[in-house]
Amino acid sequence: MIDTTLPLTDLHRHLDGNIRAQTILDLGRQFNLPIPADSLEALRPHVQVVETAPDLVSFLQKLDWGVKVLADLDACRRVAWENIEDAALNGLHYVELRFSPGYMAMNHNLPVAGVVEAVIEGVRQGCRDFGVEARLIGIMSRTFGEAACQAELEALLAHRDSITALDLAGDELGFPGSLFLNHFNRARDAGWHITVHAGEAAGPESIWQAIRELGAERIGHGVKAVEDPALMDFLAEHRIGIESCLTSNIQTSTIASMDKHPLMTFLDKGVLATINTDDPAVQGIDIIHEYNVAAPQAGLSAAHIRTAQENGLRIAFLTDAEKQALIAKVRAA
Ligand SMILES: O=c1[nH]cnc2c1ncn2[C@@H]1O[C@H](CO)[C@@H](O)[C@H]1O
Ligand SMILES: [Zn+2]
Repeated sequence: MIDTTLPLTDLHRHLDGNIRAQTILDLGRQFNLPIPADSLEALRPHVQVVETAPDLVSFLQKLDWGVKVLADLDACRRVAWENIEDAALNGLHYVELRFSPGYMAMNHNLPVAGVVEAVIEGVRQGCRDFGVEARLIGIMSRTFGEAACQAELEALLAHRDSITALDLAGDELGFPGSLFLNHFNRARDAGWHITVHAGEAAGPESIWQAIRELGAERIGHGVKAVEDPALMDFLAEHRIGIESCLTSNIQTSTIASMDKHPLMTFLDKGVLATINTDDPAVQGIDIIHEYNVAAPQAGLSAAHIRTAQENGLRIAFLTDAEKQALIAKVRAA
């Protein structure tokens, strides 16, 4: 039920949560690393969620093998380029790819700013090769604390013109947004957009904090907003976008079953909510599955799904002129 006459977007997609199992095998062999299996079949349960994780932090461990094989900057460039190929294969016209350069760098002590540069180059080359439009969102992985996030921020700022926005991801319960006020002040000074993972593991207060103290214009997940009517009104009135990731929310045990997902409620209340993947390779899904299977399971009608698709362009970190150009490009294709 994707409308092929409209731009198809994915605004919440972790580049480092979307490293192909085949690439993990290839890089493991290339660098002679002790990966846990030597066939795709046997590797899959190590790198992909095969059953619901008990909580967010357990889910996130599944991303670790993908970054353990990033032993040099070429490997980073490769996975960035493959992310654009994957987007093209899924019919995506526009993707905002987010990545945590410190998380990608940490296993092999890569230079963090070098990782940022390699990702920029891989994405740029991919966009040329596959005709996809992309923007990059820098992530600070809160799980590793304020100092590590500071190092990620510096590395991203070294390439500020190629980065569109800043995000905070990882362990929301253990590392609340209040630890990162200075980081986000600097990001806003750099002229970046702001999106924050909030209301996924923690409650609505985490979403209020992201908006009021970190300057979030969009919220990643935001599932718990539905518990706070005043927040729902605020999101709608101030056009704060919600980046919903349906299957992810099941796999992290954020929601108990798809029919309990709040996306339909967001849309009914006029909140600019969208359909996105999160970590497609780790989750074993793609954007087509989220639109065609997960969204109907979450109770969305064809009209809801269309609105969510339109919202993707509405809340994209693009100028109005860039949005118009994207619409025109899709119409002409
Ligand atoms: O669903 C999610 N919620 C919170 N953090 C996430 C999610 N998926 C990935 N990451 C985090 O993002 C960084 C890599 O881009 C890592 O910190 C990873 O743990
Ligand atoms: Zn995410």
